[in-house]
Order: sequence, then C-alpha cells, then structure tokens
Amino acid sequence: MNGTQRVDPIRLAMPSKGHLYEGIIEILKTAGYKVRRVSDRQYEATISGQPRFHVVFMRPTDIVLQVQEGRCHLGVTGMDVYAEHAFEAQQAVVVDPDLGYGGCRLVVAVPESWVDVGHVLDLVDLTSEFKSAGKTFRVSTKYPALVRQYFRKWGIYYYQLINSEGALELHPSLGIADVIVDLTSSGVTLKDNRLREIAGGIVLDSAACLIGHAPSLASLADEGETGPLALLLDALDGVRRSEGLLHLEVVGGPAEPGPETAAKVADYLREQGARHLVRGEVWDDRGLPGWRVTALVAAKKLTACQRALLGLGASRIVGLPAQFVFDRAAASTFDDLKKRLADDGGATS
Ligand SMILES: Nc1ncnc2c1ncn2[C@@H]1O[C@H](COP(=O)(O)OP(=O)(O)OP(=O)(O)O)[C@@H](O)[C@H]1O
Ligand SMILES: O=P(O)(O)OC[C@H]1O[C@H](OP(=O)(O)OP(=O)(O)O)[C@H](O)[C@@H]1O
Repeated sequence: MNGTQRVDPIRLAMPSKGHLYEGIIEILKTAGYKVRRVSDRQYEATISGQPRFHVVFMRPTDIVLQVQEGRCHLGVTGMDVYAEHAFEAQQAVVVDPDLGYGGCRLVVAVPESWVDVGHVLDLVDLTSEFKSAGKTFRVSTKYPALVRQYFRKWGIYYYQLINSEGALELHPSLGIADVIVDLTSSGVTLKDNRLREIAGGIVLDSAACLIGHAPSLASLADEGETGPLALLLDALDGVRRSEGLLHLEVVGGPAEPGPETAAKVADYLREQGARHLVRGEVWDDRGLPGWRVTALVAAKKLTACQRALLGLGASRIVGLPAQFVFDRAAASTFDDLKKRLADDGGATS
C-alpha cells in the first residue's frame, strides 16, 4: 500500500477482554465513538455513525503483529506488548503512547526472603556468584526481549530466561525460577506470593497505547484535518484534556461591587489551580447588573471551594462535567503524527 491509496474500511483492533478492554470502550464512547458489539463472543463490531471504522477484537500481542502486517490500520494495546515486539514490527508505530488507562509496570521481583538483594546492582554480584558455583540463575518472564535489553544495560550477563505465559509469581516458590520479571500495578499479586520489587528494577512503565500501520497512517493523514484519523485523534485529545475537569460558572449579583468581587473570585480560583479563567459583567433577566467568572477546575476541588466562593460574594455556583477541551496552545496528536510521518517517510515510532 502507498500513501495515496484510500484506507477503507479503517480496521481498528482492540483487546477483546482483560485490563485493556473496558477503558478504550469508555474513552471512545465519551469521544462520540460508540462501539456496537453484539456479544462478548463477537470478535467484530461497528461504531455508531462511523461507517468507515470496522472494529476487530484480538489479543494484545496479535494486535501489534496485525498492525505490523497492515491488516489492521490502528490498534489499542499495552506499551509493554508493543515494546516487546517493536524490533520485529517496524511498520507498527506509536500514535499515542498513553491513552490514560491500563497503567502498570514491568518489574524485577525477588523472593521476600532475599534480604541481601535490595537493588538491581545486587543481581550483578549474585548472578556472578551463581556462575562461579556452577549454578544457573533463572529468570521467568513473558518479555524476553525487554529483559535481555534491560539486563544488558545493567551489566548482568549470567542468567537463563524461562519463557512462560502465566502465573509467573508461582515460579520462585516452585523452584522453576529464581526471580521473575512481570507486570504489577497494585503490587498485591507480588505481595500475596511473597515476592517484592527491588530498587532500580523497573524494566518499563506501561499504559494502554494507540499504534498504527505507518503506510496506512500516511494515507489517512493525507485525508487532512477533516479526515477520519484527524477527527478521531482530535476527539481523543479533547476527551483526555477534559478528564476530571468541571466547567465552572460563578455568578454574583449587584449587591457586591462587580469587577472587584469578580477579580477576587478569579484570584481565589487561580490559587486553587483553576485554568482558563474568564470574568465579565452580566445582566439578569430583570436587567440588573452582576458579574460572572468561568473556569475549568478539578472536579474534586469544587466542594471544598464552594463555601469560600459564597463567602467572597458569589450567589450561585454551577459545575458541569467537561466532555471535551480543545486548546490552541496544546499539542495535537494528529499534527505531531503528521509531522513525524513527513520527517521520516513513515518509519516513525
Ligand atoms: N495489573 C494490571 N494493571 C493494569 N494493566 C495491566 C495489568 N496487567 C496487565 N495489564 C495490561 O493489560 C495488558 C493485557 O493483559 P491482560 O492480563 O488483560 O491480558 P492477557 O491475558 O495478558 O492477554 P493474553 O490474552 O494475550 O494472554 C498487558 O499487556 C498490560 O499492558
Ligand atoms: O499488581 P497487581 O495489581 O496485583 O497486578 C499484577 C497482576 O496483573 C497481571 O495479571 P492478570 O490479572 O492480568 O492475570 P494474568 O496472569 O492472566 O495475566 C500481572 O500478570 C500480574 O499477575
């Protein structure tokens, strides 16, 4: 495929279940892209009002491989999975490295009983000791490429990888491995299996990410700012920027000196971290003058602020959840992608 062929349908691959499933369905819905899936056994879906998009559900690893092959043009997967396969998937490029959910980290975990191993540098000595004693230091993981790269970085050379697909946390106690390199988020699974992370032991910080097939992205980018790729990425940017924010309206009546009170309210809101503050004069339905301040403010702050605002002279405070925030000064995922594609002829990541 070259950059001039129209991509139609646009195949968007998503995880069919697990940690990465619900988040993207929710984000797309908020962005105005409601995925219509008949059942959780149905591996294809449509998006309401978006006939060009065709959704397919797959395992996170397959998503990277199918985007690499160009059978899928866009894909949602974990950065951990993408990074593990990136060397064999050069046509699959990162469009958005962090969709704002699916956060976890790939870490080295050792048995709690290893009191002398607190830092990854301790493994340099330990692996050498194993070698001198004629023993093999075994590391269980689902991420062999990332682990090799990480151990090389720390100068750890004497170990054997045990590639495994699940329940790695059992491996040290069963004697299958000495340590594991696995995902964690809350840390509960490690703790419940008497394992612990070590300092310097983060191999990768991961989140759900959006990837795309570079030649298809180039073609979609050629459709411009009103094309389906730009509209999707702009909507995702707008949703992300609105997350946790309220559009706040604070109004006060004529009893208070308008401009001064509005200025005090705006100063107070700024101190509370509010952004995009705007203030002005308004008239109520009887034609009486008053003032109004609008702002974007963290939803979790409003309740704690409202008494102070009333104390400053506000007569009414309304907070509406923001669904989209677009801001001229903010970076645009579509513009950045277009630039990267132009800079390196599509071989971007
Ligand atoms: N504890 C976690 N918290 C948050 N995200 C996680 C967690 N564990 C895994 N993930 C993310 O979810 C992705 C998929 O993991 P999940 O366990 O949902 O599927 P899986 O069972 O590993 O997939 P597969 O079907 O390929 O075996 C991981 O690659 C990672 O990006
Ligand atoms: O730090 P925690 O919050 O306890 O999460 C860590 C666990 O989450 C993942 O497993 P998952 O639940 O996806 O099961 P899996 O073994 O089927 O991948 C990961 O492989 C860990 O086992």
